[in-house]
Amino acid sequence: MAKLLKQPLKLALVQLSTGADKTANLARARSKVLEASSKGANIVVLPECFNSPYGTKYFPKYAETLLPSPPTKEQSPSFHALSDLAKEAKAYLVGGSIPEYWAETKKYYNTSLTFDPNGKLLATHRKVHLFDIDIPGKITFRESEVLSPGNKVTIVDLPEYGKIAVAICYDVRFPELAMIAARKGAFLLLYPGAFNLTTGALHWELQARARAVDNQVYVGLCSPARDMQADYNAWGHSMIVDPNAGVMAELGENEDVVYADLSNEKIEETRKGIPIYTQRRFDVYPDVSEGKIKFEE
Ligand SMILES: NC(=O)CCC(=O)C(=O)O
Repeated sequence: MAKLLKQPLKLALVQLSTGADKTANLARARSKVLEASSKGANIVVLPECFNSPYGTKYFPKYAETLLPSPPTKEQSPSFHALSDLAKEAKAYLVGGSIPEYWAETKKYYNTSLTFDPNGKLLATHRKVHLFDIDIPGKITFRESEVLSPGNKVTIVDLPEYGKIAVAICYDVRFPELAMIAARKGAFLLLYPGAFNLTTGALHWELQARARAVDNQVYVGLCSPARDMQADYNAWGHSMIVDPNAGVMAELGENEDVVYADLSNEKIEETRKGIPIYTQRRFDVYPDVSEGKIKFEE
């Protein structure tokens, strides 16, 4: 079996406290990412909407312009902060997500940028599945009132390590994205996300472990820290799950960084023990990773 993960690595998820001050959010992100890299993290992840509060009324106010790429510092201070930070940390940086504005079409997106250790942009994922839910008496949320959906599966090739997939929060509920990425060779699925007190309690851990067990890959969910003064109370509990669906490390509600060491041996051992990878019956049902799929290039 070819190695999916070419060499062991340390993954870090930063459960960041975010507030209304974008400059302060960027500065805080910098300090926590550098803390993670100083502890040996090779890939560092920030949460969904790490530079702003999370909520439809905030998206237009905090949105930045990313295209044409690279944007100027005025168009996107967050792009430049992330690029500089990846370089300073000498680590791959999955920059959570930020609200993005397309001037030509007047559309907004929830967008994640991934940078390499030289500060080069490797991939852009626009949230494919918008968070539109209505649980009476608990939570109603409609991202689609403001945001437009992205339309690509995002797989990022990290030359020293192998392929990872990046998607955003509600995307985790759609197993097809994860399955496609895993069957195309990703060893790790990363989801910057901000579940809430209702759906977090119900499904946060379940979704992480489900995507791991379905695909026998590592999964990381990275949340903002919980802030009970904010309009939207994030669940927290950033976690890293192994290919056998075991929770390797999990945070509580406060700002902190969670780490785990990932190895190819764990993937191989899992797949050898329960060999669903060679037992699939594509003569009975179709392979979702084949056919017409739109990928981020
Ligand atoms: N920001 C989001 O997409 C939230 C998703 C969520 O809470 C869920 O239950 O799914």
